[in-house]
Parts: sequence; structure tokens; C-alpha cells
Amino acid sequence: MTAARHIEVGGDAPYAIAIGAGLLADGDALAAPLRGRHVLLVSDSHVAPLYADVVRDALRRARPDVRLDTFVLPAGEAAKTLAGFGDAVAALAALGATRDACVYALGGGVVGDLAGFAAACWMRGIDCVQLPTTLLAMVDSSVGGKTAVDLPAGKNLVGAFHPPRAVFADTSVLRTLPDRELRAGLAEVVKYGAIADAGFLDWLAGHIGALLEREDAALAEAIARSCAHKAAIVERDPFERGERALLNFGHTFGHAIEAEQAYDGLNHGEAVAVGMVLAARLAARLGLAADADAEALRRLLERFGLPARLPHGLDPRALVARMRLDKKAVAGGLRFVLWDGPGRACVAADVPEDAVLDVLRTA
Ligand SMILES: NC(=O)c1ccc[n+]([C@@H]2O[C@H](COP(=O)([O-])OP(=O)(O)OC[C@H]3O[C@@H](n4cnc5c(N)ncnc54)[C@H](O)[C@@H]3O)[C@@H](O)[C@H]2O)c1
Ligand SMILES: O=C(O)C(=O)C[C@@H](O)[C@H](O)[C@H](O)COP(=O)(O)O
Ligand SMILES: [Zn+2]
Repeated sequence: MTAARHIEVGGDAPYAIAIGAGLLADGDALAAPLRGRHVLLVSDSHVAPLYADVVRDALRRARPDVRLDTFVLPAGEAAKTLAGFGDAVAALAALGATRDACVYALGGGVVGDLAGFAAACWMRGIDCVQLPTTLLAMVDSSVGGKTAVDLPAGKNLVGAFHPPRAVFADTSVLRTLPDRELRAGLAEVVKYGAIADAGFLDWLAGHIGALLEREDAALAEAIARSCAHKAAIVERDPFERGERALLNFGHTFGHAIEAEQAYDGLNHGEAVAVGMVLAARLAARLGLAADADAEALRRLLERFGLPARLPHGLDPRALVARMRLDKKAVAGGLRFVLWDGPGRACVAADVPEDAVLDVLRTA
């Protein structure tokens, strides 16, 4: 095991993000946050066969008294539903989980969001430890305590803020991650540069090959810098009353695309990549930023192998209707996270529908 990096997330319920190779086998570290004796390990049908034994063995070695059940979701976004949530809380009931129980979420963002929501609701809130196994989950979804499931009407519409007790990002598991999922994670990495750190965008542009080749040092740096950005923002604004909304850059378009494709088209990172290009174009259309900035962002995302165009067959009006149920929308109208240049995101209220439709029609 290599030395782990640690990033602290402060606030009312502080926790640490540990990043390093081999963490899933470190039973003492994994068991440290465990207060009681009940553990529900939540995973999915791709990840559980690869890594559930490592986690179970590690926890049992450190805590032989533990009562541990495993709940496995079908892999993929389509499982992030109220029905999946119902099955997860039923598994907690079958375990006899008491209020000092802990849910361990072993998987990507789908597992993390659903398991976190089950932990948030079981007996009005038990501990959750995040064990992210995708790049996207390591850099984004395991941190910050947003938990949720999707509805046919929209993404993450039912959920809660419930910060994890701890996050262990074992970078060695990224070796088995499919290329498409690695690229999806890189979209959220690019997002941090786009919203808050133009220098990070330059660093990313200089490390495209190293990241796509999964070079350890480049991945560790990208994960640590991304987590540091997210930790700083969620520490200052845990409940998205202000600045945290900037983490939603690209998501108003992206979530509408995901829902319109019934969660069976672009994956989340891909939809966010398209969404960021559209948000940058909308900013240019509204005179906030230069067209050239949007074009540079599109080129960077495409060099990472990410899509930058709206998928064929989507109706712009149907997408705009979906955006009205976005969590940033208010009764007065559409709100978008845009930018006035790389590294400088901002929230734009009362964005005219015609401008959004124009951008969608030319995408
Ligand atoms: N809560 C948040 O703040 C937040 C932030 C970003 C995204 N999200 C949510 O996260 C979800 C997307 O997460 P994701 O991109 O991780 O998708 P995912 O959880 O669907 O994982 C992607 C695929 O990779 C597989 N996989 C995971 N780890 C693997 C590994 N190490 N080796 C082999 N296969 C592996 C999974 O089984 C799945 O098939 C979306 O639902 C999105 O809304 C939440
Ligand atoms: O942590 C946040 O805040 C984010 O917005 C991170 C996003 O990458 C993530 O996809 C989040 O789940 C979107 O939140 P939502 O409130 O728009 O559902
Ligand atoms: Zn996201």
C-alpha cells in the first residue's frame, strides 16, 4: 500500500477523504468510523464480484464481532430508483440495523447516491462510509453529502443532504474501470477547472495522455486537486444556499438529457460534458463570455474522448420543459450556472427561454 493523501472536509460534521492504492484492504482504517456492530455493504453487480470480498474480509479481520450483510444493485443508472432505495432499506431491516449501524457504499456514484440516501433515511439517519470505485465517484459523488434517487420526471429529485462519516478512495480499483467510465469521471474533473481554476484546465490539457493511460501520478493529482476544490466549496456551503450551485455547471442541460433519454443514453459524465459546452455557448450567447472560450472547452473535452454535441433525436422544447424541474429553477424561471470565462462560474437568473432554445437548436 502506498502512502495515502488526506483531505479534510470541515463543517458541523467533519470527515476525511483518504486517497491511495490498497485502502480497501486496510481493515483498521475502514472499521475506524464503525460505532456499532451492524454493517450493510451496498454495491452493484459489476463491482461486488470484483471487490466486495476484499472489503468484507478487511472489516471482519478488524472487527470480528461485526454482523455484515451485502446488498447488490443491478449496475447502471437505471437502478437509482425509489424501488432500489426500498430494497436497500429492506436489507437494513433484515439485518436488524440499529441506529449505530453503518452503510458502506462500494461502487460508483449510483451506489453512493442510493446507499447514502438509504443511510440518511434509515431511523432518520445512520452513518455512511463512501468507498468510491469510479473516477467520477472519487472526484465528486462520494464527497459533499448529496444523496438521491432519480424519478422518470427528473434526476435526483428525491434525496437528502447526508455527509459521509469517511471516504476511502482506493485508486488501485481504477485499473478495472471501463474506458468509457474513466472518461465520464474526467468530465467532472474538467468541471472543477472550468468553474474555479483556469490553471487546472491548463494542467489537464498537458496531461491528457497520462490520464487516459491511467498513469498513477497523474490520476492521484487529478483526484486530489478535484477533491480539494469540492471540499472547500461544500465546507463553506453544505446545503447549496449559494456558492455550491457552481458545482452544477453543465448539469441543467446534462440532467435534462439524461432524463429525456430515460437514463439509458449518455451516462452522467458524458451528459455533463455536453452540458458544459452548451452552458459555455449560452454564456457567449448572453454576452457573458467569448465564443472562443466555449470552443476551447469543447476541444478539451473532445480530446478526452467525451461527447460535446447533443445526441440526435432530442427535442429542444422537451429538454427545456425538463429544465423547469431542475433544482436550481425557481418559480420565476430558469436559472443556469454559466461562466464569464474559464475558471469563473456564475449563476444567471431569468435566462430567456429563446436563448436556451437557440443554443439547443444549433448544438
Ligand atoms: N452526489 C453527488 O454529489 C454526485 C456527484 C456526481 C454524480 N453523481 C451521480 O453519480 C452517478 C454516476 O456515477 P458513476 O459515473 O460512478 O456511474 P456508476 O455508478 O453507474 O458506475 C459506472 C459503471 O462502472 C462500473 N464500475 C464501478 N466501479 C468499477 C470498477 N472499479 N471496475 C469496474 N467497473 C466499475 C459500475 O458497475 C457501472 O457499470 C449519477 O447517478 C450521478 O447523478 C452524484
Ligand atoms: O455536489 C454538488 O453540489 C454537485 O452539484 C455535484 C454534481 O456533480 C452532481 O451531479 C450532483 O448530484 C448534482 O446535484 P443536483 O442537486 O443537481 O441533483
Ligand atoms: Zn455531476
